[in-house]
Amino acid sequence: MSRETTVAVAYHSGYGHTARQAEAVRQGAEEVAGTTVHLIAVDEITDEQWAVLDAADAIIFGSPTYLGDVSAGFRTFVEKTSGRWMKQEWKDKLAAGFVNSGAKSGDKLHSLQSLSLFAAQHSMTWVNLGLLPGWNKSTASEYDLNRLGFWLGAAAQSNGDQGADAMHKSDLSTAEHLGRRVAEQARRFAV
Ligand SMILES: Cc1cc2nc3c(=O)[nH]c(=O)nc-3n(C[C@H](O)[C@H](O)[C@H](O)COP(=O)(O)O)c2cc1C
Repeated sequence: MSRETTVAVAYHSGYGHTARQAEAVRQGAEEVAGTTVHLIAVDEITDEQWAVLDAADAIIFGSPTYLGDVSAGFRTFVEKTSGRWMKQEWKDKLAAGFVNSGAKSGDKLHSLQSLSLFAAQHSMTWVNLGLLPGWNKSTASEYDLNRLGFWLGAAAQSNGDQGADAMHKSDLSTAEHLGRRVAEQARRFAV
């Protein structure tokens, strides 16, 4: 029997959409037996939560896309990790990412790339989404998993005139999938 593993979901959300997506990631990760999951809003992070990140087997980063990149709230958190970066304290932890935007594309691939670069700078091991694209055939549906067709991480699109309660079912299921996948990978890596 391998030990209990810990997955942290570290996200920023200005208006609640990415927070709901983070909750779906958490739900997916919690489905994997032997996993403890922590949800951390990085703009309100406490010393105890920094300790949770330091001890985690995997950290799943999440951000909305603001002006084509991660939000300033997420970026502030990134810069606060520089002491840990200097000592490479998060080296070899698993990492993954999820992003949200108003437009179907909205340039959110760039936000995901920022998240994966951030993880690379910390020498973390990136876990991709592990899904083929959905909604890309004449017989396909917008309710397919991974309807937005990402590989690097999980993506969501939130209508600008609607709140988080109206988020698309496919995007939430895709977020759950990412949480589950990272938790499963953490179990495989646990020694
Ligand atoms: C300052 C700002 C900049 C934004 N820039 C983009 C953008 O570049 N592309 C896009 O598709 N949506 C953009 N949006 C829309 C947000 O990405 C979208 O509303 C997202 O769901 C917000 O997530 P949140 O509620 O977690 O903050 C922007 C929103 C704000 C407030």
